[in-house]
Amino acid sequence: MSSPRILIVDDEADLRELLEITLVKMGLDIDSAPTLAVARDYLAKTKYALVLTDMRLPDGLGIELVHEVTAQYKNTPIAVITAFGSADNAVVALKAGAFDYLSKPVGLEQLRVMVRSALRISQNDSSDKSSQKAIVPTALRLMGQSEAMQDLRAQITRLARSMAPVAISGESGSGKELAARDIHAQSARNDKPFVAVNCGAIPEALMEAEFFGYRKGAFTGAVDDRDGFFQAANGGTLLLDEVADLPFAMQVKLLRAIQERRVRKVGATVEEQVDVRIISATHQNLHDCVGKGTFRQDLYYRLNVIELSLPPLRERLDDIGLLAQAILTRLGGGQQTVLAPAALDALRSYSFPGNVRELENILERALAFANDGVIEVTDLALKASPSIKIFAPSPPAEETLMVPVLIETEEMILPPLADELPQSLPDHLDDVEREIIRRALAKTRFNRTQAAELLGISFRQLRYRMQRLDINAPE
Ligand SMILES: Nc1ncnc2c1ncn2[C@@H]1O[C@H](COP(=O)(O)OP(=O)(O)OP(=O)(O)O)[C@@H](O)[C@H]1O
Repeated sequence: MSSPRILIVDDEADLRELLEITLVKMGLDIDSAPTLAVARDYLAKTKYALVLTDMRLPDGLGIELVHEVTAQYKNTPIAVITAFGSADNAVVALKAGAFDYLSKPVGLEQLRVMVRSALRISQNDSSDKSSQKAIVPTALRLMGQSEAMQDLRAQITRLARSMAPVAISGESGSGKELAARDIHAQSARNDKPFVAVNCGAIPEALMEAEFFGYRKGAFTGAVDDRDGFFQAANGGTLLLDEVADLPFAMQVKLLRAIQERRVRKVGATVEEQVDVRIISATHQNLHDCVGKGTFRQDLYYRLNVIELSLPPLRERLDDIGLLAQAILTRLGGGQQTVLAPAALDALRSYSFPGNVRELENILERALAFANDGVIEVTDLALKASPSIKIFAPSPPAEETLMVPVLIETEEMILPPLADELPQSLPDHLDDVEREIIRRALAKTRFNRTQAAELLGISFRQLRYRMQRLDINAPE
């Protein structure tokens, strides 16, 4: 079998030679072209596993070649070499479809890492399609047959091939993290780690150590060398979730790490190279954050190379049946519970402020109340929402309902369980929950991470509940 063939397009003979020697040592076959015209001739005759082009060439710009290769030779990854300090060029090339870039002076290790990723992409593409390349477990796939979801999945499959940073936006619970996992699972990096970091949940003082790691003795408590998120995700993908919550000082450090692809552990003198694909996610409008001055423009520009927007569930109500069934199968543990037709209608008329996560929570609760494997409208305990239709309530159950007791401590005076029953159990439970969360937040001076710990729930669960119960941070 012949070796993969790579096309190098560069007019600087020295650099071309350096690249050629390095790649030949990796066992690859090389063609080199000093101009765009020669490169076009080669491309017309040969199938390449990678094209690597300089940005400035005697007869035009490398970006032209990026456009041509991505349009005409869809399965050939193309990477660009940018001049020192011209980060903007790299972003332009990535936006145009380049799968990755190298900056001058070209680091040979970086070159090798990039070429290996490109070869994995080509191999994925040329391996037997029927043997399902990159089998992605369904739990990692965004479900839904709506047009929006089909488009989104197609977009994910396309962008999984590149190294370009992706910025995912969408309301809380709409599937941003799942989308990021899907990108990773379909990429050539899927045998390396996917690391998700909730940027809002790390205390500011620990951030640098958490992201970049630390050396033994760097600070009190640093008893051993430790890797950070970047090292943990090396070769794979790092998801910066709730990226808008990053403190300003950390934004600068992160920008540097992303640009240089190097990090320095706290207390270390040398930097180490990292090969990490960055995906960011936020439910806030990052562009507005830049306008307000809370998010750095340069970092925004760097992260926002490819945008992926997740539609809220209420804009794709057609997907609810499928999603609900899949969630019920997952939660049912072998026992399939189904939705009564009226219950499905009720869900389709609900506005889902908490999106798919809220649907999961509603169904989890409903499963506990369902009889004979069927969930009725009342089991869903949907909150009234502007778009909800009125349904006839089912007849009251004979048995006494067991009300879950949430938390009791000595100092808490929860709404008393009066003799008379609440008019609406869900509203009553919401009031109790709201009150408890408010107290936990007051106790921790609105530190959500600590409040979540106090309540024995995750940060994400707390944030979701706060949103659902309309609890906002004090101004
Ligand atoms: N299209 C979908 N198909 C199947 N499950 C989904 C879909 N979208 C979201 N989910 C599920 O909903 C839950 C919330 O999704 P996820 O954590 O990805 O949302 P998010 O947008 O990252 O939320 P947050 O902003 O709160 O971090 C997860 O359990 C996820 O598996």
